[in-house]
Amino acid sequence: MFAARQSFNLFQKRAFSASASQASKVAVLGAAGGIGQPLSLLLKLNPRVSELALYDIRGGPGVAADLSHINTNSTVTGYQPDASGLRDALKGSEIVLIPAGVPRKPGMTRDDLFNTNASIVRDLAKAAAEASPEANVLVISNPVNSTVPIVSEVYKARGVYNPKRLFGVTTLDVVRASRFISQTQGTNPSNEKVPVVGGHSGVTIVPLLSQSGHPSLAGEARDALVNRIQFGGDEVVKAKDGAGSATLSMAMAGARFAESLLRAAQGEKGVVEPTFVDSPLYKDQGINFFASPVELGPNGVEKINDVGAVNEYEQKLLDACLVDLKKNIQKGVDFVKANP
Ligand SMILES: NC(=O)C1=CN([C@@H]2O[C@H](COP(=O)(O)OP(=O)(O)OC[C@H]3O[C@@H](n4cnc5c(N)ncnc54)[C@H](O)[C@@H]3O)[C@@H](O)[C@H]2O)C=CC1
Ligand SMILES: O=C([O-])CC(=O)C(=O)O
Repeated sequence: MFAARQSFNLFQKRAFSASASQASKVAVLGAAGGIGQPLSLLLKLNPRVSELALYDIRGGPGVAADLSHINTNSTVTGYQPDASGLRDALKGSEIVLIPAGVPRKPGMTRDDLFNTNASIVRDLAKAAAEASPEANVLVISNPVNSTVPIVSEVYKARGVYNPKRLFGVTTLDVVRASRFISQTQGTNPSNEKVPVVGGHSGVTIVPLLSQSGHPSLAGEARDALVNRIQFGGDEVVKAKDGAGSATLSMAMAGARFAESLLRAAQGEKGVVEPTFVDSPLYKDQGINFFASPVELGPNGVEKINDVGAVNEYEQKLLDACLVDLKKNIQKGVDFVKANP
């Protein structure tokens, strides 16, 4: 009896210390939006999240009240732009996801969102640099190729930049690639892995089909698939006809990335996600950020994988990508210099 009680106590202790060491606060900035709401729902369903902080310039408390009735263990709190709302949402966060900002309408490029979203992301980054400088920052707001450098410049100016903790979320590109290739091949998408590197807009999105399970894809079939992956976002923008861009698939992709970071933070090895990070791969060409498969760890970025072997066709795609990417990155850097 005594022995049984002792081992029960030990079990309780272990269970407590396991959950205590895994307490993870996650903040969503822009939580009441098209992406923010389903993303927050998926995070509420994730047992690795212990505290969910939902901030938006409007509607945060309503979304939080709604989600807080779901019978999972995490607490959910909504914050608004009052005296300390943003700071309180950020304080103590392990992960900060930023889907705040305007989405595209038909006929627009992601770069057309720059004028509105650059200052939104800059201001949220300022608040995060102050309140949660050590958090992993996951930037969803477009144009990602420019908004990620904006966050890095804001952090640098405050002396708190840690390149291992800043991520542009490009997960949706590989999610699409795996689905689209499975549709052409009649296969199960969960078995299809297609690396996508570069950035997150148009020709900066570079799918590497030669490294997929279908390396011999060629000709028109290959061109059509590559084009669909590069411009998949446009399909949704067109179908939504003025009501925005991808929200539900993006929420799934963002939740997957956050889950991967939490798994890696909690000690799982070999967690790899594609993401747009401060990267050495093309620095010699003046390109400081690049998306490639990145191994995640307790400190954020653990190891940046290079693009691997590419064929001639893919090299041409990469060359075109680098031209645009360089301009997009510089635009973000220049914006913060001119508008600190
Ligand atoms: N990285 C990616 O793969 C993807 C990125 N996106 C981008 O995500 C962004 C958001 O898209 P949606 O959710 O569809 O837009 P949305 O308009 O539905 O939601 C945006 C939310 O941000 C809020 N917001 C605006 N300014 C804010 C601020 N200063 N602080 C906090 N919240 C603020 C708004 O109140 C709104 O609730 C867009 O820039 C879109 O282009 C969209 C899909 C995929
Ligand atoms: O297309 C857009 O504007 C939104 C986005 O980034 C995507 O769906 O990949």
